[in-house]
Amino acid sequence: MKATQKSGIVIAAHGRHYLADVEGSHVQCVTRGKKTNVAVGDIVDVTATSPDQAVIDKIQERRTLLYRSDQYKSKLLAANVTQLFIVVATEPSFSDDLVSRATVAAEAAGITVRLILNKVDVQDGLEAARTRLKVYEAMDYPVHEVSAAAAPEHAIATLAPLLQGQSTILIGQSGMGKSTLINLLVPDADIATREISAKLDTGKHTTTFTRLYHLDGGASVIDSPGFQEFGLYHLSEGMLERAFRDFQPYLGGCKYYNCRHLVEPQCAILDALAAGKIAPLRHELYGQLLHESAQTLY
Ligand SMILES: Nc1nc2c(ncn2[C@@H]2O[C@H](COP(=O)(O)OP(=O)(O)OP(=O)(O)O)[C@@H](O)[C@H]2O)c(=O)[nH]1
Ligand SMILES: [Zn+2]
Repeated sequence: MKATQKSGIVIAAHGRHYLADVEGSHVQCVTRGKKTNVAVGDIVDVTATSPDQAVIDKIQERRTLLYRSDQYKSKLLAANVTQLFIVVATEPSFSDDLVSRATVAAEAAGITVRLILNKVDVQDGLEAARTRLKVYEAMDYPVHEVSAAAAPEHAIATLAPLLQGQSTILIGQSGMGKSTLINLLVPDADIATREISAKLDTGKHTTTFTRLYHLDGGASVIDSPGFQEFGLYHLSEGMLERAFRDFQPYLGGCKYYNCRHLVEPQCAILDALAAGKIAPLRHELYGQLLHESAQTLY
């Protein structure tokens, strides 16, 4: 790093505008040229252009990178996170497709997954949600039940210890209660968000950007906007089969070394599916993702 440079951590991203925490002050940052490959959580080397503005010169090597992608481009969700909390709720009903895709993205990135079942105070839908989550529990993804609105102390007692020493990103569909949870886990999250929003000049769209909050003791929490799609076009076939945790015990057991686990004879994955050891919805998703990975245009 040059003498005129400092390093910081990117705490918010909105389009090509970034906010970095540089030695405790919040600095507006832009990239050089048209680069948009910066993610919240990135450690960056910056050169100041004014007391509260800087240019990002370099992104330091990432420990992890979580992203989604469509046919045309990838969207970085967060860098250097160690843990993903997937927030679901008893109501409205959550999408298994999104939850499963998030687990696959996290596995491919080497990130730990926990599922948070919120609104367990709502009796209607509770048993149905628990039943649906058994698929993930069977793969050893922990499920933590909370009620952010009805039992906030219990929710904090359950989740705060899990955040210690970690950099955690929360994702969830709209309406699952992710904002309510963030406000419990991050004191003054609202104030921080307003300040970040003003500095990033996001206008009224205060919830449409990803932001990072520091917690006491060095932990951090990243809040990302809700989304309806979780494309994984960037995962190659080889990465895909390994990112399905439920496939792992059977990999290498197929007759053909290049088995795609779709229609091949003597396929260990299809055998496990037939034996009920792999859930049908997971194998269907795998087939869909294989299809997506063949469609990338970049
Ligand atoms: N019954 C019940 N309602 C809750 C609970 N947690 C949140 N809610 C309600 O669920 C609704 C959605 O909560 P939010 O925190 O705004 O949800 P979100 O996931 O951030 O949704 P978006 O802001 O749309 O992304 C609100 O009306 C909350 O009051 C809970 O534990 N129990
Ligand atoms: Zn196979």
